Amino acid sequence: MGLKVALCQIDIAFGDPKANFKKVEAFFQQIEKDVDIVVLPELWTTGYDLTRLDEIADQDGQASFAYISQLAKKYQVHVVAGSIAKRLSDTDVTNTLFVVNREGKVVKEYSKAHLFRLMDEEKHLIEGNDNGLFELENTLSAGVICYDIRFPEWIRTQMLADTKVLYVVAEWPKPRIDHWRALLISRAIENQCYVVACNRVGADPNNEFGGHSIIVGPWGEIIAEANDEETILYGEIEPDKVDEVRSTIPIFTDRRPDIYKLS
Ligand SMILES: O=C(O)CCC(=O)C(=O)O
Repeated sequence: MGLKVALCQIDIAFGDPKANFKKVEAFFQQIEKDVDIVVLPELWTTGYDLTRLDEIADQDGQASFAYISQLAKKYQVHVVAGSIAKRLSDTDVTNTLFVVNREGKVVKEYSKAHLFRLMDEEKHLIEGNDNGLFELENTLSAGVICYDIRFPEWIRTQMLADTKVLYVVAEWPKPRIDHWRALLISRAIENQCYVVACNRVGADPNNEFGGHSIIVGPWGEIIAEANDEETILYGEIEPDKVDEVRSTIPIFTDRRPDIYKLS
């Protein structure tokens, strides 16, 4: 059975959660009726306004979780709800992806494991230490955030569990959009999995973001790709195809982890 995904490639108002909540609801209203899973980009409530996290980070994710939960129920979709700045304590904030099912229940949280120094993340955020595995519609999936895709060992670790889909949420800058595409296609080919990757568009005071949200199949084929404007990108994923590709070229059987170390 196929799953229809809808990626909301939005512009994000800098440091303005209220405006961004409104924008996301407007996108939900336009989503085609037969969609199973909606995907949002990284830090979609605040953007990269990291110096104002004291004011705008979401305490325990409460406001964002409640908001997406009611949208998931209203529109009867699962939501890979991008990531938010989640306040854990006076000092600690994480960049946290969360997943909400059709019943409105938060079924997964994953905090970005690799913080991106080029955008000062390590000065304002703390990193997560847990994997991004979750199950939706009987399909084992993993969620990671932006810079995480430059760490193939982190993705492979999660794919070893017979994981079929990799969701990536991002605010990936335009000047390196060729890296974004190449890394995502590589992660799909080397792990023989679907890659469903949602980026933002527009600009903030420091960066221009490149869009090109993309859905890649387990053979490395591009199923759908956006340009650099706001849009909803649709595509169909067929988890059974992953098994077909994995049995044609059985890389998970042929791996030699016993020699993957320098003595
Ligand atoms: O790795 C890159 O070039 C971009 C990463 C990034 O923008 C992020 O993690 O927010």
